[in-house]
Amino acid sequence: MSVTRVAVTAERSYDVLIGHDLAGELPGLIGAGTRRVLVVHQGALAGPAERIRAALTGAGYEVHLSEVPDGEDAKTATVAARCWEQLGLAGFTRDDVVIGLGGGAATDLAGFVAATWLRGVRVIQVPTTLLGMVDAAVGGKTGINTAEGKNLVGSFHSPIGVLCDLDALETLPAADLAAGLAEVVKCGFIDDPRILELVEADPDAARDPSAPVVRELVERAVATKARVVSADLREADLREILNYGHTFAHAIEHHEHFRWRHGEAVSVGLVFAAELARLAGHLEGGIVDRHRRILTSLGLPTSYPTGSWDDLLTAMRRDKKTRGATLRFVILDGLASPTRLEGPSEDLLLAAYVAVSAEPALLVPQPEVSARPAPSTDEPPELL
Ligand SMILES: NC(=O)c1ccc[n+]([C@@H]2O[C@H](COP(=O)([O-])OP(=O)(O)OC[C@H]3O[C@@H](n4cnc5c(N)ncnc54)[C@H](O)[C@@H]3O)[C@@H](O)[C@H]2O)c1
Ligand SMILES: O=C(O)C(=O)C[C@@H](O)[C@H](O)[C@H](O)COP(=O)(O)O
Ligand SMILES: [Zn+2]
Repeated sequence: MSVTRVAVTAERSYDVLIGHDLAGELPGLIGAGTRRVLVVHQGALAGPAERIRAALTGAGYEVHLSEVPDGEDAKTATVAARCWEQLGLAGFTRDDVVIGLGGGAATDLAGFVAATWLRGVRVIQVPTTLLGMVDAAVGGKTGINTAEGKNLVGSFHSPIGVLCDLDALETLPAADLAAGLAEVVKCGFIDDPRILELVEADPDAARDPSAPVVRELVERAVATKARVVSADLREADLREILNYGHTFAHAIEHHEHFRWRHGEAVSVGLVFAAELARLAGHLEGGIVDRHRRILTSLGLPTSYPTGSWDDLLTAMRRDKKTRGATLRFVILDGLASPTRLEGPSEDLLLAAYVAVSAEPALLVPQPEVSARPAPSTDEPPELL
């Protein structure tokens, strides 16, 4: 089947490949001058990691594997230091390459390790979750968390290539696929309303990895991300739109000690941002309702339990878009018309919080949130 190539131009130019059976692309991307490769992967991807090791060893490379903890547990200074130690012991030089294989947590960590080793070695991202394909592996934002919050340490370090093998989605738990759709829907609201129409036409198909619409959704979301990061890699201005919904989302993730999936928190964060825009007089109620309708149709949460406001507000103040004491939010003036709301009053923020709050017993629907399972025990994906 055909491969779609989406070009990104940042501190270097690279392609995001979307298709099937993309393993054959790896040696060409790595190149002949490289001796060593480190594959940073999650436990669920142990099989594909071994297959990459076998293929690249056969092609003459010295391949090391680094299995990292699942989810946000990988995005720590301790795990990054473990990877640096492995690189040091194996003698990785600036000609050598890191591969990030797995969901966004693995590719964020792998990118950060590559960005910091010897002040920067090349990284190839091989995302295996929907969220990784449409967002985390593209665009060069890398990072880890600290006790104070999400992604507080990191750097911009673009990959030299991104391989989105759609076969990987076949083994992804349904809740993780849905979480990725939250970022796809985000792209629909900030840039490409056709995404919203596709989801509305058949939400069940959007949640079925074998449905053709999933490929179109991936291609459209990657196109949005590629366009934005090509124009503004370092988030001087335009790139902030990719952070739509994330100020509140990151506060939820921190408050929940990272037991919520990122995409689930983004889903609530999108509704919070939409309510904030409505309350500030920027957005009509119909578009706010559309946020709730679409996200709910995908099985994503749109409300959050009451009673945590002080903690959430403290966490939101640490958002990277904050300037001095001024909180800044990406909001919409209309469909595909993002703007910024600077320094909203605490009363306005509280009103938006109330609009997305619900007593725990009334939460509708809260599918599997805060019940993040242990790594999948399904057969590992047959990709690669
Ligand atoms: N750098 C960026 O621009 C950016 C963008 C969006 C999100 N992120 C980050 O991405 C992370 C979330 O990524 P995520 O949603 O992919 O979560 P994740 O990396 O935690 O992966 C979700 C789960 O899926 C498993 N998994 C991965 N691929 C699988 C497969 N093919 N089959 C079966 N199981 C598989 C993982 O082991 C994990 O349990 C967050 O840390 C978020 O901050 C970064
Ligand atoms: O690529 C970006 O820019 C984004 O903001 C994409 C977000 O979906 C992603 O979650 C990102 O990691 C958030 O970055 P942060 O700078 O708010 O930590
Ligand atoms: Zn995100």
